[in-house]
Amino acid sequence: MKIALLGYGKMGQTIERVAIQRGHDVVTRIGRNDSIEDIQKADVVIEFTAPDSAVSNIKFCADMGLPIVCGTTGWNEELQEVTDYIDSKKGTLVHASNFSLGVNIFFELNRKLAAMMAPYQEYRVSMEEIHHTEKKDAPSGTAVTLAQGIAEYTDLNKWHLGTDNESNSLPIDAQRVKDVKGTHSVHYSSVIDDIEIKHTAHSRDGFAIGAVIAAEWITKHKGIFTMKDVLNLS
Ligand SMILES: NC(=O)C1=CN([C@@H]2O[C@H](COP(=O)(O)OP(=O)(O)OC[C@H]3O[C@@H](n4cnc5c(N)ncnc54)[C@H](OP(=O)(O)O)[C@@H]3O)[C@@H](O)[C@H]2O)C=CC1
Ligand SMILES: O=C(O)C1=N[C@H](C(=O)O)C[C@H](O)C1
Repeated sequence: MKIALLGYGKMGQTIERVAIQRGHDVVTRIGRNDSIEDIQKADVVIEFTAPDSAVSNIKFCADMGLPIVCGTTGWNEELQEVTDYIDSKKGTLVHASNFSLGVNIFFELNRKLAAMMAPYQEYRVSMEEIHHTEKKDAPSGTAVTLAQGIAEYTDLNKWHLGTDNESNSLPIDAQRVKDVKGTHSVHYSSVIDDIEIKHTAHSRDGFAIGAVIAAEWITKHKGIFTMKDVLNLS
């Protein structure tokens, strides 16, 4: 498969290594100052850039008729606009706040735990995410997806940054610490005890392997998907 890397930073470079290991050709690597036109050499585009670039990049790929895997976070508010655009172009997109198998299992665990905890009002739920200091968005996209999972089973229909409790809002403590690849934990706390689930990424390889698997999968599908569809998780 011929892959175009849109964004050649920490993730783009990790994806290149993984893609080559899986027998693919990386035909172009596009940075912020490079011409995007070069993506037309590819069968599929993998986009990991920055929150302010993702939407226009996705639209450009849809205009070119190229399937795109997008891992960039921080553009949730534009998801509906992007969905409408891709639909109108009959385009193909896989987007996910986190492409690792471990986190996608963690997403399911989080939803199941939220369902189990829902009747027990004595527990307060909160979240913590820790990432490297270069990260541009807060909270992380993964934390937002976890918050959406909890919102399905509770009246916590929004989130806020910090540790203070606010009504109908989930506190997310976003910490930035040098070199941390991505740690997420969900805590349920009562006077009697605490319950915690946690995922710790040891490297970026899990995100990159997931993105390449999504690129392989997307060439055989048409429409808009998330990693849950790719992994066929229930
Ligand atoms: N979904 C997932 O599984 C994961 C998602 N991410 C997300 O992916 C994104 C990228 O992460 P990461 O690789 O660590 O970040 P980096 O900053 O290391 O790399 C991003 C690269 O994209 C470049 N870039 C920015 N805008 C454009 C553009 N318009 N066209 C081409 N290149 C551009 C940047 O250039 P410059 O430096 O010049 O700005 C930079 O080199 C983030 O949003 C992050 O949250 C990260 C890991 C996993
Ligand atoms: O910026 C990162 O590094 C990461 N971003 C994603 C997010 O915002 O959730 C995924 C992962 O945690 C690493």
